[in-house]
Formats: sequence, C-alpha cells, structure tokens
Amino acid sequence: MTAPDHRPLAAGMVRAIALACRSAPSAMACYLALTLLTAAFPVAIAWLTKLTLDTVVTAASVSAVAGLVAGLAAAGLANAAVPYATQYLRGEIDRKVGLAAQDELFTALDRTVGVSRLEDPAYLDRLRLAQQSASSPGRMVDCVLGFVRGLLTLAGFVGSLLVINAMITVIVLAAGVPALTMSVRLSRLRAAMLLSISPTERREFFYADLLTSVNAAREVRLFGLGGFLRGRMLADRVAANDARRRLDRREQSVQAALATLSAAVSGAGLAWTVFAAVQGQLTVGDVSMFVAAVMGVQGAVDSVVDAIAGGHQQLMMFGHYAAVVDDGPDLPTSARRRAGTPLRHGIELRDVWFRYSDGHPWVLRGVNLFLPAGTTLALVGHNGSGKSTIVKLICRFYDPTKGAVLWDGVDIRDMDPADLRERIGAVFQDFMAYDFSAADNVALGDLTALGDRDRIERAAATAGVHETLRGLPLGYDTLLTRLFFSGSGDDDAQTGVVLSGGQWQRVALARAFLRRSRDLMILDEPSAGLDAEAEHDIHTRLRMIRSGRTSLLISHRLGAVRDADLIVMLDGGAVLERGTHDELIAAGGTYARMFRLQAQGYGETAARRPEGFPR
Ligand SMILES: Nc1ncnc2c1ncn2[C@@H]1O[C@H](COP(=O)(O)OP(=O)(O)OP(=O)(O)O)[C@@H](O)[C@H]1O
Repeated sequence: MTAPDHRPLAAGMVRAIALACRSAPSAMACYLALTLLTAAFPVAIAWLTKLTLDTVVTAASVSAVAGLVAGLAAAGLANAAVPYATQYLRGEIDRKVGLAAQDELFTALDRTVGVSRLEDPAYLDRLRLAQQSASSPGRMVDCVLGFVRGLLTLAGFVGSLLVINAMITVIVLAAGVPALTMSVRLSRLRAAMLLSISPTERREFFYADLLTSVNAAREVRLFGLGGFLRGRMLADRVAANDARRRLDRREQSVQAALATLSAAVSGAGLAWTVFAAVQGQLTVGDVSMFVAAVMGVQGAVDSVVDAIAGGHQQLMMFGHYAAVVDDGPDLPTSARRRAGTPLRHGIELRDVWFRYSDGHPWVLRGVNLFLPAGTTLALVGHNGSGKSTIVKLICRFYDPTKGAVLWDGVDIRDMDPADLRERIGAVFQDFMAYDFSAADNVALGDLTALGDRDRIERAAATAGVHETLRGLPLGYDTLLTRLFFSGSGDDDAQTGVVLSGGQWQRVALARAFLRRSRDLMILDEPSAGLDAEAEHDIHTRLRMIRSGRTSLLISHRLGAVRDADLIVMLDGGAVLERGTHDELIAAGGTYARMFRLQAQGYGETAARRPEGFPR
C-alpha cells in the first residue's frame, strides 16, 4: 500500500493562505498576533490560579495574594475582550478574501473561449462548489491559526501536567489520537458526500427555479405542473437529506464515543490527583492546575482536531476552486496567433464535421460553404438541420470536430477569439433579455455606446423600436424588468416595465445594429417573434442594412431570404441544395417545394393531414 500523496493538499493550503495574506495583509498580521496571545491565556490563568490557591493555603503575605489576584483579573479581562477583536478581524479577512477569490474565479471563467464547458454537468457541479468555496481561504486561515493556537496551548499544558505527573500526561494525550484520525476521516467522507449529492441538489435548484420563474409560470399554471414539479423537487431534497443524515449519524456516534473516552480519562485523572493531594503528595494548587490542564488539553486537542478536520474539508472544497481557476484553455490556442483583419475575401467552411461531444450524433457532415465578402448567404432547412450550429462555429463557440472555418483563408483557430468576435455583429435565435434599463439593453451590443444616447437611439430607430422605448415611463432609463421591484407600488415607474416578445426582438436587433459596421452580420431568425406587418418591416430594414455587407441570414420564412445572393438548404447536417432563389425554384427540389408550400399559405393544405398526426 502506498502512502497518500498529501502534496496537493499542502500546496492548496499554502495557496489559500497566500491568497489571504495578499488580500488582507494587515488584518492577517493582527489576527496572527491575537492568536498567539490567546494561546497563552488558558495556561497563564491556570498557573495564576494554582499560585493564588497555594499562596492562600500557605497563608503568605496579603500583598503577594493581591498581586496574583490582580494578574488573574487582568488575564481574565483580556481573555474576555480578545474574542471580539478576533471576530472582527475574522470578518474583515473573510470579506477581503471573498472579494479577491470571487474576482479570481470569474476572471478565470471569462478566459473561457467556447461554451461547451457550461454544458458539461460535471463542470457545472465543480463550478457551483467553486463558488461556494470562495470563502474557503478565510476558513482555512481560521483552521491554520486554530491549529497553531491549539498546539501552543497544548504545549503549555503538557509542560504543566508533566510537572505534576508524566503518566497522566500520556493518558490525556493518547485520548486525543483517535479523535484526530476519526475527524480527518469524517471530513473526507463529508467532502465526498457533498460532491456526490451535487447533481441531486442541482436538479432541486432547477425545479425550484422553474416554480419561481415568470417565464415558466404560464405553462406551469396552465398545465397544472406545480404539484408535479414540487414532488420532484422534494424527492431530490429527500435524497440529499438522506445522504446528509447518514453521515450526521455516523459523525454523532463517533463524537459521542470520543466524548465518553475523554470523560473517562479526565474522571480517572481527577480521582488520582485528589487521592494524591489527600496523601500530601500534591498541593491544592496542583489539583486546580490539574483540573485546568485536563480541560485545557482536551480543549486544545479538540481545537487541533477541529482545525485539521475543518482544514481538510476546506482544502477539498478549495480544490474545486483551484481546479476552475487553473483550468487550461477549453479550446486550443494557437502559438502563431494572427491579428484579425477586415474581411476582404470571405468566410469559408471547409469540409466541416461537427458533433457536440463524442457521445452525441454528427450534427454537421462534411459541410463546404463559401460566403464571399459583401454578400448575403441564407441558410434554410428543417428544424435541427444544423443552421444555428454553423453560426456557433463561425463565432468559435465550438471548434469543428473535423475540417476548418476560414476567415479570409486563415483558420479562425489561429485568430484571437476576442479579435474575431470584435468583427461580428449578431442576433441569436435565443437572444437575451437583460434585466437592465432600455438604454443599457441596447448599449450592451457595443460597450463603447454606454452613455452615448445618440448612438443608442439611432440603433433603436433602425430596429423600429425607438418610439416604443421613448414612450416608456422613464424613456430609455426605464428598467425592462420587474426584478428589482422597489416595493413602492405598482404604478411606480421604478418598478420597470415588461416588453412584449416582438418588442424584445426589436431591442435585440437594435443591439446588433450598434455593430452594423462590423465585418459580418449574423441574423439567426431575426423576425421569429414578429407579426406579419412587423416582419415585413424588419426584413425591409435588414435588406437596407445588409446591402453591400457580409451577412449570414437564417430564417424559416423563405420569402425573407429570397433576395439573398446565395441560399443554402441544409438537410441532416449536409448541404442538400444551393443557388439563388430563382435557380433553386427552377431546380424544383426541396427548397422549391417548401417555398411553394409557404407561398400557398396553410389554408389550402389544411385539408391534408400532416404526417404523424393522430386520426
Ligand atoms: N448544445 C448542444 N448540445 C447537444 N446537441 C445540440 C446542441 N445544440 C444543438 N444540438 C443538436 O444539434 C442539432 C442541430 O441543431 P441546430 O440548432 O444547429 O439546428 P437548426 O437547424 O438551427 O434548428 P432550428 O431550425 O430548429 O433552429 C439538433 O439535433 C440539436 O438537437
């Protein structure tokens, strides 16, 4: 059997303490000084008590007794006051370390190039634990200093006990060893248990989220899903509780056994000391010293055990934090990174094969496409045929499994991702509705526009939403959310407003229009939520914006893509047809059939029962 490798734990501890020292140096120095002071208090008080009793019994001078009593009072006062200062310092360290750790964690997360990590359940578990353990360094400081304090107090009392009787010293110390080993083992089990119930807790949060989300509320109410979701949420809570309960039971029985052992040891030791005092081998002061030392040693052993066990648990948690912070790049970075250049030639997908992970089916199968600069390419095809996936590859949210995406002939893996994205404007199919003001919702498309009301309003006007936003209770400063409800009443403009789906869609378009001068404009279903008139209006605007620019347009409304320079029909992740609208219609293939179907309207086909529709 090989000995466990404690090096990662030791390195983790050094790193956590270093983080604490870096972020709160003066609080750490004061905390350390007070810790050393408090370690001496119990021993000093025990000795002063012993000496006072012995002086009283031997009827020595009143001034000697008064001096000792004054010393006892001073030590007692200091002992009472120090914990409050320590508590304040502890809070200060926690606040500063928490801030630094959160900054480090989210900076690391921001370095992630792609999005696939956020789709990996194991990574999400780790991330949640990492967020929870951002306060670990502060707790680790507590554990290390608790350990040091315990050891110092222990050394003081062991020295004192040795003066009285060596055998008793050994017995009292031996009682601490099982406590130490059991506590370390239990802390390992607790860390493993927390990791194992993580998916269950994540599901529980998911159900709780559904039950409280306004987006889900409509379906939850209409379909009567409340009881069903609550049942699943509670079942997950029960499963997590069971795991916690099993460990609590184990911990409590071990702790009870250890407490019994300690009580037996101190009882036997006390009986022996009193007997020795009666026989005149020890003084009354020795007995009081013994009682204080037994309690002090047990207290110190407890504090060392707690520090080791707690430190161990914090280290395991800190391990998740360190793993996220130290994660290497999620997508390969090229050593010969090229600076992005304005698009001159075009964007090419060269024999691109893609699947979301090894366990997933192929989503793209050998796609070859070329989007010449200054033209519009439209992607059409059935649901799930891979249109949005192509967009994600061009933005480098994922890398192709095989093949390459080229920007003017340069593999985008050789470009700086931030540089690449700087050159792209986009409206995604599942665009964001930010709980910010109307102005900020638009400005997020290009942070240089924050505070530039002219640019924001021009982008909103281009998207046809300017009048709507200007007419809000506080105009562009109105919050487009009720999340930050101030509690001052429903009529209060501060409570924010809720836009309709189509209005949100136009705000998302305005956000993209802020980037209209970028090299590539991606429009993935830009009019999905709009009524027929608004859709026509938006596509007219888009046509004007796209004119002479490079754009990639995805739409199920084939009428909206007919003027694209090239239309590509995808089917099952492969290119089925390509050409201009007229060429595809003339070819009489799938595009032509779908176009005719849409042009005829659904009225004429209503009599025909769709495939798979129950009779
Ligand atoms: N993050 C993901 N992880 C795993 N599979 C995914 C992911 N995103 C999409 N897919 C799968 O990839 C396939 C292609 O999806 P994609 O969104 O590219 O299709 P689409 O043509 O844009 O569809 P739609 O017209 O419905 O928007 C689908 O089968 C989908 O289930």
